[in-house]
Amino acid sequence: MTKLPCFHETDAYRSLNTINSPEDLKRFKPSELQQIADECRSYLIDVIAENGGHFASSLGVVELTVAMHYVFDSPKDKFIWDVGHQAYIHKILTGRRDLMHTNRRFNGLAGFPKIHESRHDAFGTGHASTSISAAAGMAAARDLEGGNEKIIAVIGDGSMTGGMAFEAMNHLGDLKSDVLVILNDNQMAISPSTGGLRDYLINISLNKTYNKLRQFVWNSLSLINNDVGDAAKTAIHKIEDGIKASLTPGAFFEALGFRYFGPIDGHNMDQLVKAMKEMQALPHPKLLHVITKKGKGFLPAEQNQSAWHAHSGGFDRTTGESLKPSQKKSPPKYQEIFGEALTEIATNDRKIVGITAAMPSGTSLDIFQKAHPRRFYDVGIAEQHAVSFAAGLAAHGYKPVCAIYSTFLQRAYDQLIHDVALQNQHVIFAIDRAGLVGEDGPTHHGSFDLSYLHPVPNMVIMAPKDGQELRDMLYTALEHHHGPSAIRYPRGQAAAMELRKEFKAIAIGKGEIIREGNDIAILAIGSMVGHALQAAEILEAKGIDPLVANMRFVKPLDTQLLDTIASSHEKIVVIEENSVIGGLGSGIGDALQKKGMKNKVFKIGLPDQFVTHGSMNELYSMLGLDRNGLAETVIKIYNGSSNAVNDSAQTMIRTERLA
Ligand SMILES: Cc1ncc(C[n+]2csc(CCOP(=O)(O)OP(=O)(O)O)c2C)c(N)n1
Ligand SMILES: CC(=O)[C@@H](O)[C@H](O)COP(=O)(O)O
Ligand SMILES: [Mg+2]
Repeated sequence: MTKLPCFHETDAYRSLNTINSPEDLKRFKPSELQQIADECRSYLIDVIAENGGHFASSLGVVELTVAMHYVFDSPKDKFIWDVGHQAYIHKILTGRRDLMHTNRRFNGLAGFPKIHESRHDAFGTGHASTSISAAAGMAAARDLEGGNEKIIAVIGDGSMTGGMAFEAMNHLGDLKSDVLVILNDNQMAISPSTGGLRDYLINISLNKTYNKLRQFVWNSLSLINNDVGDAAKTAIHKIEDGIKASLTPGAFFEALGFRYFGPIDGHNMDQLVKAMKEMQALPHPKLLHVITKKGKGFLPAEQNQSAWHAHSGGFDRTTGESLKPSQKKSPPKYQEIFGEALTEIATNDRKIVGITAAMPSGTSLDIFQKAHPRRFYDVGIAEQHAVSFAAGLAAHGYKPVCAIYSTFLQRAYDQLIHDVALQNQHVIFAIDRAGLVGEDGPTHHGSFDLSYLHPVPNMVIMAPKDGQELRDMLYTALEHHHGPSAIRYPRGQAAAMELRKEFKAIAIGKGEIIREGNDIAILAIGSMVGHALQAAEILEAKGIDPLVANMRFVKPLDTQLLDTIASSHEKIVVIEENSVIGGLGSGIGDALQKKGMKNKVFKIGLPDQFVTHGSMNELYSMLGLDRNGLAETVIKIYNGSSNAVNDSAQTMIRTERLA
């Protein structure tokens, strides 16, 4: 990656511009740290105002990050940032300041910590609730090796709602290893936090009696580290334990085997540095509860934390007002079409409920929430629970719709199989962000859902080619099918079209030919149907006459349509925005083989590699999934000049482009 000159070499960053590593930061006096934090915050605002990216969460951890890098010793000490969307200040302080304007761009910095990007990124993240498990693993390895590095996981209150966080704390209680968990409590996930944990943490912060006693114990503990003898230490610990046992709201964490400290003000540098120094000396699992404000220091973000969770950039750094020319009305997003269709269908069917795992706005399930609040559930960042919860509702006669991003549904695979499919429950999976997602990159691309759903018995798997089909598929899944089904659709806008008000059922397992042609057959699904049609125009101009089919279903596969096409077209090209392994192409190959058909099947899709981040256009073009790339590949196949006689060779074509 080319290092570009700093585009913020102004006097406003006179301290920050001298910091190219945590060692540089350590040269400052404690009294100067707030100045550094202020510069970091200002720099972050500049970067996001220009380039966009995750925003409010990093603003909230500016002081915390500066204090961590001041007290601890990265990269020897390991920082694990849960989700990692709040790690921008960490990147700024660890030698990547001048590259921040490339953040999330093709060939630029990744939007999340990335193990191969910097030795300061101890662990890659993107999905929530993994940090404490990773910290526990690192601590176990360190203990086996007899090392002494410190391991610190920073986890938000939203990510703390994920079951994995509790599994890890429970285990750490057993391991008794030296791990510091910093719980960054801002009472927000992307939307306001939900659930009992939220109330519990609020109660801790509000408990004045506890706070007074805590101060007493805190002072006593400071004494311990200084000049009191062992007997006094034990006595004070006993007093502290006694008080905590009867009064401490943090008793929940203590019961899991953690020492609980806090809550402290996460914007007070002195308190943070003091607390972290004290934590450094404690050799067991401990949790430091830090209260912060999401969006801190940028008023529009403080006032509308959800909206400023992430921003596409192009706003005034003081007012937050958009500097982009106002756009003419754009076509609706798939998400909005989904949210509205579900709301409409549910108006006439009181058995329909909507479930999200902390993504009400991203999935547009908030449209349903407004219309049917009693039938809306935000379960927190808990996809596994969301799916089994849906199975429970279905077992009781309800029709739950789980709206979950493809990448996040990966972690609920067993629940989908064991609780839903095995029992043939009528649960609908609205699989959002299926296919590439652009700037979030490999942690968030929905590359695998067709492959991981395909082998699951009882599942109906479909993907709409446009907004109308999404509406009709949702209606079909809810009102004309009894059993589990999945509808996968991409991030962003659907093609502009007038949407029919009334719903029409689609025959389960039926595709359609949308362009007749004699020379070669292109079988596409979902987002790739439009691309295939565009490629067909190019092919036609070059004298090749392709048939294009919209397969609609991966399962059940339209074998009748396939037979018809296979009997008249020797070469069949399958295009899907999913891994080339295990999806529609595999299904078609298997079906033809089963019938003893000798057609040549060419699979085009996502390569057997993790796809990097960048704009959708850049990624499509890199992978040959845009109209030109597809046309080029089909021409090679048609002419027989491609080696692509099977999927692995086809994958090689993609691989060459990636390198
Ligand atoms: C498994 C998983 N589900 C959902 C998300 C989407 N997501 C990203 S950040 C976020 C909210 C995180 O809240 P919190 O940990 O409190 O951090 P904050 O944004 O408040 O700083 C969510 C739901 C995710 N990254 N991973
Ligand atoms: C960090 C995270 O997981 C989310 O903030 C994600 O980036 C949202 O993606 P969308 O913008 O596609 O909703
Ligand atoms: Mg939070």
